[in-house]
Amino acid sequence: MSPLEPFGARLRHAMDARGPLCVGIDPHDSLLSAWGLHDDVQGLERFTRTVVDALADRVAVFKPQSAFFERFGSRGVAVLERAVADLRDAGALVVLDAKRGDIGSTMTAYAETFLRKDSPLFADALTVSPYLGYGSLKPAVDLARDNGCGLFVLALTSNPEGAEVQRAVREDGRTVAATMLAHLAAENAGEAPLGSFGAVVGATLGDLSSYDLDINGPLLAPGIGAQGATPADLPAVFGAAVRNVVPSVSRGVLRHGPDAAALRAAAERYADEVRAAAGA
Ligand SMILES: O=c1ccn([C@@H]2O[C@H](COP(=O)(O)O)[C@@H](O)[C@H]2O)c(=O)[nH]1
Repeated sequence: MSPLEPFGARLRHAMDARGPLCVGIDPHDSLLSAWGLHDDVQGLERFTRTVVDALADRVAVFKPQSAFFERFGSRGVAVLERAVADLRDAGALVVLDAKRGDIGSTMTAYAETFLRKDSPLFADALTVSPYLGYGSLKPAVDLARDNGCGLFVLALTSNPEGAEVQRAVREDGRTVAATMLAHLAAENAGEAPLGSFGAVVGATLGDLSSYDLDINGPLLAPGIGAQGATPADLPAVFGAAVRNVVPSVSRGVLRHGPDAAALRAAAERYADEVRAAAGA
């Protein structure tokens, strides 16, 4: 297998070609029901196939939420494997939202699951939790670097509960989140056009000017749509770092299915709003 270009470079090209929007694939039971599907593996399979067929050739990044596939056991994971492969075959990048994080030795196994090229769940990037200590992620950082993959590290999550941990102030006066951002800036130092080690920073969080978001890496911004943020909020939340933001929408797009044209129109509306916000 030929080596992949680094994830950051592939992401920048994809954002330039298709726009920065990331569509999340979150097959909630309520969405399956709203689409007239059963809450079973057949419903999951139909839902996922519809999203892939409608959007894979036009959206830059997809973020399947692993939890909604894992809840159906091995057959659900098989649906996820197929979706990841089909999305990548269609030229989209896949960020697998599995939020893994563990002691280093176990982290090696997680990294091999998602970032080793011959793994059935090989993805372009993986979401990871640094809350066992940033250093515990080293096996994933190393494998990602070797294989042209990326990581998105939870820094400032979109949910209100995250602040209790992420905004806690350390002995050196920095918040935990600021420390994670600094680690990522160090990983990405000197990379061009964009580093491969990104942060998850919620679009719901309002003014973040007290944080240095200039990590020379991508900022995955969930929280748009169902959680209340809009693309118009992005410049105020991210400031100059908005150029590196990958705005992520799941239910906000998916609720328009199962009609493929309606899914495409919803994704296009979000893409237009992101473009308008960037130009504002
Ligand atoms: O801080 C975070 C990190 C991850 N997520 C995930 O993104 C989607 C959001 O779905 P919506 O339907 O667009 O609300 C979901 O998979 C979350 O697990 C997040 O929301 N916030």
